[in-house]
Amino acid sequence: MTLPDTASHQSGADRTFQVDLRGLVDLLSHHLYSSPRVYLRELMQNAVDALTARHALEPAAPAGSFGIRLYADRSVVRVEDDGVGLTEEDVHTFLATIGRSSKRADGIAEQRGDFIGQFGIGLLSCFLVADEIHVVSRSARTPGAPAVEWRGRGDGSYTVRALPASARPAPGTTVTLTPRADAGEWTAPARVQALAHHFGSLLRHPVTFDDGSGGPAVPVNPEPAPWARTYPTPGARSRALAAYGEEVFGFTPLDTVELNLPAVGLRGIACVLPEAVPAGRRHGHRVHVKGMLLSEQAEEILPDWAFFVRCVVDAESLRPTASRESLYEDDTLAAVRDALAEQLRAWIARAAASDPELLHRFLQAHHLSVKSLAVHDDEILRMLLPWLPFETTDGHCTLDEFSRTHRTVLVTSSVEEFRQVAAIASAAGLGVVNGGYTYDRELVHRLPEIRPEVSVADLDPATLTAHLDPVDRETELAAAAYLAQARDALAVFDCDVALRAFQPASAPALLVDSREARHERTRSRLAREQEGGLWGDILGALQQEAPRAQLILNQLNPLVRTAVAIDEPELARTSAEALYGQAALLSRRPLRPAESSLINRSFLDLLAHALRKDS
Ligand SMILES: Nc1ncnc2c1ncn2[C@@H]1O[C@H](COP(=O)(O)OP(=O)(O)OP(=O)(O)O)[C@@H](O)[C@H]1O
Repeated sequence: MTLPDTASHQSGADRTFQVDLRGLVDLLSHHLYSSPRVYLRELMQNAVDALTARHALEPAAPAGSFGIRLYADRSVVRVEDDGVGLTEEDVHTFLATIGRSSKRADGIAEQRGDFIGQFGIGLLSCFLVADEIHVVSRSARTPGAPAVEWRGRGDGSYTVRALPASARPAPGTTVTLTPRADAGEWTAPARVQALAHHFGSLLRHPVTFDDGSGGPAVPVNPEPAPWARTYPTPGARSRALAAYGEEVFGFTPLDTVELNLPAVGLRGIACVLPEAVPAGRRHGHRVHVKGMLLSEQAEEILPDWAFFVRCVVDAESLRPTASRESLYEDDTLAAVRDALAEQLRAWIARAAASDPELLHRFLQAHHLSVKSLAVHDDEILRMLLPWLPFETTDGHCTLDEFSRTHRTVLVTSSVEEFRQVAAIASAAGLGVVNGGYTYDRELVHRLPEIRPEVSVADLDPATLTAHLDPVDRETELAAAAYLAQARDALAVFDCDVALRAFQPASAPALLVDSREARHERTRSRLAREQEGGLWGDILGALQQEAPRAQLILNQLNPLVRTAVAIDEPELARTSAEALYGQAALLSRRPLRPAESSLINRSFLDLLAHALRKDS
């Protein structure tokens, strides 16, 4: 037995972390990944990296000369490659050293970008489905070296032994797993085949699968990526890309946008969603690196605003994180994100400039999200604002259509103001947009930035009343008594009554009552009620001139003409109340309790009057 080295006990001496191997293996295999199925992805990815290294070693070898063979019967899962292989020394250094990877070893740092793996832990994911990993390998770098066998176990122990060269005549590596009883779900032949297709359908090396039933092995990736194929016509190409998007995402894309960034060897498609997505919901994109599917939930390759697409891309040099569930946020990723965003913008610009039908369908599905985007993104605003739909006095139409007939665009600040004035404003030839929905008013006000010939103004009640024709003095005088009675009846609502002539003649009355005016009246009523108290003082100090609601009676309307001539005071009062109630109902704003009871009362009074007259 050796005595402890006293020097190492001196204070300040360097020591090394101790590692609980079982705990570390458990952590890296069981807790890093979201599903056990990733074991196959990690094995296939190691095989791809080994093929990349072999091609670097033998650059003259034609593409496709080295491949990957998968095998799964009920008792084993095997992944075999014709890659660069390992010597016994490599096995100790890389395979059996957690956290060490040949893919970032000295001397090949400049090749780092060539490989998918880099962390030196991926192989441990095999412990998700098996207790032992069995590897047989032969090095292509050192052809004279014997084949080597390695067995690694979940408790962190391993054995290595050299095998005769005949045990594996050609270079490459075979990894064999004997699945645990509880891992059947992930290792059954059909499942392995499906996973191989899922992860490897875009791989550029030949990959086959054999289920041990004696039949021929089937190709996993028989065709190149859909964007890498050639098609007889552009139409056939876009149909094939759309069909691929549908197969991958399960929806028929509204359109497919081809993505191409030669600088990082990235190609792929963005599928435009056919339906609106709830604001704030982000979609994951499918990211392949060197053909290998690494992540289905990568959000980082597109900016937040690109909520309307889902992408599949295959890149040469994006760096995944250790779990592969997301991408490493570096300068390359930032540049890729900007460049892809540019390509989506170009698609929008193209649709806006030359494909109105596509643009229309796109905006029909996504106009709400596009509006929220345009508020903050000047370029989107510039491209799309004229094409966004709004509710207007000409019906639902785009600002482009609307501003062709209305050089001055008026916009209300609430839905209810729009309801109040729409019919009258349009009869007066005014063009009004409903600015009551989120973002709409703000967006309409920015129209002159793009269409300088158009002016935009808020439509306040004063603007509208200025467009209503006053009646002549004689008519005004004849109606004076009725108007006084009406004002008296409606005083409880702080409502003034006026007589004007306006179209459409079928509208008996217009209630001009902005939300601000109502708030102001509520505030002054509270101030009066609280007079003398603390709140009364505060509310009183805020007092502005309380804007009054205005009931504007239409002198062109036959009913109003009859009403102003009524000489029965009770009936005059009831008719004024009924006109107010009807105008309030038309505005579709919530009624106050006093208004509901007024409508009720006036209706019953009028009914009683009518019945009395008939009897
Ligand atoms: N099929 C293979 N052929 C040759 N070498 C392999 C093979 N599989 C694994 N290795 C060697 O074992 C090392 C460790 O593999 P492991 O999958 O744990 O990590 P990695 O691929 O380097 O990185 P990552 O953790 O990012 O996947 C690799 O760096 C490589 O040197």
